Amino acid sequence: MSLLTDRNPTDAARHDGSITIDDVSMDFRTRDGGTIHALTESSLQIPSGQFISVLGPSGCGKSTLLRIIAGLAAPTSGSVLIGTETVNGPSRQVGIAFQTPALLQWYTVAENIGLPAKMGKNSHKGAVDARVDGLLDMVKLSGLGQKYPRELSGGMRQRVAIARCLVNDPAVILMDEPFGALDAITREYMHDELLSIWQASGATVFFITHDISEAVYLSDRVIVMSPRPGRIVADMTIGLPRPRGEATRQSPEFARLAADLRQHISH
Ligand SMILES: Nc1ncnc2c1ncn2[C@@H]1O[C@H](COP(=O)(O)OP(=O)(O)OP(=O)(O)O)[C@@H](O)[C@H]1O
Repeated sequence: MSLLTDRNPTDAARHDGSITIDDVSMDFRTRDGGTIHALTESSLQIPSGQFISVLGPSGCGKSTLLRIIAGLAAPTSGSVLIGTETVNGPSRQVGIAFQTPALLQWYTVAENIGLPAKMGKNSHKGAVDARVDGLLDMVKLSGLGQKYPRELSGGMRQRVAIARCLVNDPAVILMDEPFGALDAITREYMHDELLSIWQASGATVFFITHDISEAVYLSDRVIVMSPRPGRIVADMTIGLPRPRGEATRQSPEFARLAADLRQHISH
């Protein structure tokens, strides 16, 4: 029985991870009464199970878009659907990982991973514990469940955060520069970890990064946003074969795709 495919077949609709972003704009009021146009008229259709990355200059509204998909912020206009359901608040179908793992220091690794599941109404402690064990295995931290976050390296902490965002078996995984704080070697290792987790889960991944190579290596598709107010200025399919590995990074096609994307990014 696969950990991440152990789904109730009657819950098929719950697990439709397609994302429809329909004409979304977002304005923020500033303290001096002004307005910041963070996002403008953005539309995007993301099929279930796709790995999509978002590139764009600082402040162009990437995190704002992620927070709207997560149901953590309501757009000024437009709407977002996950599957056929309009997003109007946080949902267990969505897992989120941020650049800083934001783990609770006084909880063990296992308690941190299980937390989102235990906050659910129908959580069963035994089932959550079994799932946490499976996730520890998946992110290669078996045996470390009783450690505290301060006892782990940065890469290990980020793996705990990834395991935590998977605990509810989400149909959609939102990641906001999750590897931005890691050194280059750990980062490459985490890329391969994430790809195998994604492939096992079947989830849709929406991944924000500033790193063009990271976007090309991981994704099926990369979109580029304009400087603020953010809108989508490029939408590129990454047809590089999978599984990806060192040969992918060395291939001429990889270099060509990265160069194409670079041309679309303005600073
Ligand atoms: N809650 C808020 N109140 C006011 N302004 C905000 C708020 N959240 C974001 N902004 C502004 O909206 C714009 C877009 O911010 P956002 O964080 O989405 O950009 P980003 O592309 O994720 O940036 P970065 O790449 O630097 O993380 C920025 O100008 C930011 O200052």
